[in-house]
Amino acid sequence: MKLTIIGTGYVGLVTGTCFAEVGHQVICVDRDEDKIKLLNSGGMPIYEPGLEELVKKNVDAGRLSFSTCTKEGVEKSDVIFIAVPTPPMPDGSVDLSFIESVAREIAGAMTSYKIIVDKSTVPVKTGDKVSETIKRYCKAKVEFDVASNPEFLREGFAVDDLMHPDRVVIGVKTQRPVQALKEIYAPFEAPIIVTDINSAELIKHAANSFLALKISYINAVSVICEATGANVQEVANGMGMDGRIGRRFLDASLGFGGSCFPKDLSAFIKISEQLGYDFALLKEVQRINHDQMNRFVKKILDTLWVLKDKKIGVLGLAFKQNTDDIRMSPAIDLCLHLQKEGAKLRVHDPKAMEKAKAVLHNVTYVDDMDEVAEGCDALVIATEWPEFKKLDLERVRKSLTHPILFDGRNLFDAKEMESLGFIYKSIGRP
Ligand SMILES: NC(=O)c1ccc[n+]([C@@H]2O[C@H](COP(=O)([O-])OP(=O)(O)OC[C@H]3O[C@@H](n4cnc5c(N)ncnc54)[C@H](O)[C@@H]3O)[C@@H](O)[C@H]2O)c1
Ligand SMILES: O=c1ccn([C@@H]2O[C@H](COP(=O)(O)OP(=O)(O)O[C@H]3O[C@H](CO)[C@@H](O)[C@H](O)[C@H]3O)[C@@H](O)[C@H]2O)c(=O)[nH]1
Repeated sequence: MKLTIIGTGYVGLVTGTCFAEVGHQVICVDRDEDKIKLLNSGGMPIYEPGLEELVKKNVDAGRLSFSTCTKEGVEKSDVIFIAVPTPPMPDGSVDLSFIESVAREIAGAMTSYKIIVDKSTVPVKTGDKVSETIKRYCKAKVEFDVASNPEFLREGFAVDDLMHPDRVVIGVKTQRPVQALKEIYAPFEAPIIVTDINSAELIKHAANSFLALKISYINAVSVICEATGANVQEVANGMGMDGRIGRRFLDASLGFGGSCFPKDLSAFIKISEQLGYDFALLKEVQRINHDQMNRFVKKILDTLWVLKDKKIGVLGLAFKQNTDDIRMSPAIDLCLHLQKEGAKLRVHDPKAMEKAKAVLHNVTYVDDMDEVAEGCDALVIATEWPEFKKLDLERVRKSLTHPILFDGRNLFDAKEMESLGFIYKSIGRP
């Protein structure tokens, strides 16, 4: 089918590429001219494993192209996906101005029947607003359908998640667009559930909030583990073997971050409030997450006492493994806390250093992870990059002025670290 994606970011670019990979004809539109120029010249605006090869393959095959022109995208395709940002406002509600302006642009360009599909994460009832907007601004008065198709990809695993989704959710008002949407997704061989639009929009916020809740739950359990000498990983393993609970998203950490969980939690709390429900459970999820970071900083302060003029090495700047994304990164947040206490930082991330340079100043960026600890009073692990497990620990211990390692991601085995001569402090483990 002929498909257009408006918004060529993490979601739009990966979705468009995977649609092309299964045989659809795809145009990815973005208003950022530099981004489209870069993509048209074979460059990559983001790091996502496997994406670069897939983009090249589909561009070469003539199935994937890039444009800055929404009108062209609307004219040439039957189905238009919206994948623009839905950032948080200062009060936690969602800024829907990007969605509204794309809806107007689409309406202005429509001359025949189109299906407009919202893939951005939006508050419940946004589909109704998109419909009203298109109706109001469409001069040609052609027929159209609006659908909701939330995206569940994880950054760092986006290609794999898109090619092999757990489920595809399609929210519709009438049956008319269902066949076409099912056809688009048929090659992915995933279960498809068709709901009304409000339910589809709610599935996304409810799912993300539940995953964040799972992390805050295990982080709260980690506090009890620390108070009793129990091991949070063993507790998570024992809990996770119950099929009703599951082991995933039970890794205690210095807290969750990223461009989705924090904003989607705030949005869901805000929408609930507007609908007359105080979602206190989710407020607690936020509070636990905030406290988890403070507790980790306190752990560092309790050990090193005064941080002023102390040198600390930090491994990891991205908000999680396998990505260069630093939006709402707990690792960056940690660095800012440590800087505020007067620490001098040496930092490294396998992919996120370029993006970090825009927000994290007065630190030494180190290219080799094994050199970060050089002359430092302590080393901190802030992101769960698997490569950090391959650190040259002997060299790290010798290059630290004191062999202290704070592991905010429980990457190492405590007993092993102690036998290697480290003073090792992690999350929720003796
Ligand atoms: N990043 C994720 O892992 C993820 C996963 C699932 C859902 N989502 C949701 O998907 C949406 C997009 O997120 P993202 O991370 O891809 O954002 P992003 O910032 O990476 O990309 C959005 C793109 O939209 C472009 N854009 C904005 N207004 C435009 C317009 N009027 N016309 C054309 N292009 C326009 C921007 O230039 C940008 O390139 C958000 O609602 C987000 O919550 C994100
Ligand atoms: O057990 C865990 C799992 C994750 N995290 C942290 O939680 C955050 C989010 O991780 P993850 O969910 O893997 O990354 P995202 O790419 O933000 O993906 C989430 O947000 C997307 C945007 O809505 C959704 O599409 C995905 O389904 C949802 O997992 C990161 O800081 C992780 O380090 C933990 O601390 N412990």
